[in-house]
Amino acid sequence: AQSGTVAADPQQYDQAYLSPVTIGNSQLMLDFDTGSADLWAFSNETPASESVGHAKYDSSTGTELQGYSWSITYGDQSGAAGNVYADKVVVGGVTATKQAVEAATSISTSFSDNTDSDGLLGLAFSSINTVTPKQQTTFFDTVKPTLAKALFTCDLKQGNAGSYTFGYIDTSKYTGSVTYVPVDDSQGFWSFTAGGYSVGSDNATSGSVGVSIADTGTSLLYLPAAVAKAYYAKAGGKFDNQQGGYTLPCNGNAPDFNVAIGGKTFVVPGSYIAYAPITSGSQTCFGGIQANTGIGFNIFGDVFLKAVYAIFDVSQGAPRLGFAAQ
Ligand SMILES: O[C@H]1CN[C@@H](c2nc(-c3ccc(C(F)(F)F)cc3)no2)C1
Repeated sequence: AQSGTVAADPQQYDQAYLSPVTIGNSQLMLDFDTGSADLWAFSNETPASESVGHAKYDSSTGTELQGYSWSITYGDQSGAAGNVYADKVVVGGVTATKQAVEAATSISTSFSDNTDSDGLLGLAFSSINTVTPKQQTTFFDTVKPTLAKALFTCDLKQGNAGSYTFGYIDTSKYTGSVTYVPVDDSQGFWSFTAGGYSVGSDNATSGSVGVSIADTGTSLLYLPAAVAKAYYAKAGGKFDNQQGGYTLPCNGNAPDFNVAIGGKTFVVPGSYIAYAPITSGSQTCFGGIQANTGIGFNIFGDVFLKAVYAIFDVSQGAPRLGFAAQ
């Protein structure tokens, strides 16, 4: 049975995390994204003008799936589209001999400009893979039957290399016990329900955060508008229309954000919520917590995930998420 581990290297401000992946004879840095289900890459089929500074998948090692195509748009309206090949994909020593690899023939400027990332490796449920006419499986679903345990884990860090594992849990990566919660995969996401919250040293957890997805491909923590408002009232932040979100002082006094999941309280340090200066050198920071307005559910992105050890587990039949303090 297979198992393995791969580094997750942060971009500036932990905006995204990138991991080395071998596809055919090409090595690329991909953004592992538990909020989508396509494995796509810059390729020899991507216009040269759109792929400056990127490693590219050389599709000559693959077997083209004739007549297949894909097209994806992300939450921030970035996106890509192209053709499909079956090829060997290796992640941290775990091998998928025939993985659907989606070669980009067109890519939005925000991906072209982000030269740290050579594409995405989707880890959501394969039910939302965009390949047509025959939907394809994610890397995890492809290798799942061969894994020692049908699970993968995510250990992101603030400003330091973290890791993903496939097929095993690294018990040295967390403290205390793991709290498991059920996952509703009906929309293709790792969706769970979060409970009460509190700000700073208040222990009076109040309200209920509600339906949330665990999304490694989103940088920030998107919460109900009332929760975001309550946080920034305590943090001395304000909603800044020009910035398009809440901002707060970078001064290191931001309170922690505490949230109950499965009856256990997890703490997001205030230092993670003073996310990044709005412009270089500014004393005002863009907030790591923002309102989920227009999304319809909460997104527990990297600001939350780097505070915990997360286990994406389908080994029990029904999918579940495990969280532990780190
Ligand atoms: O769709 C949801 C699934 N997870 C979220 C996600 N968003 C991206 C993304 C990565 C990189 C870029 C860019 F390089 F800056 F363009 C843009 C979006 N990857 O996963 C949103």
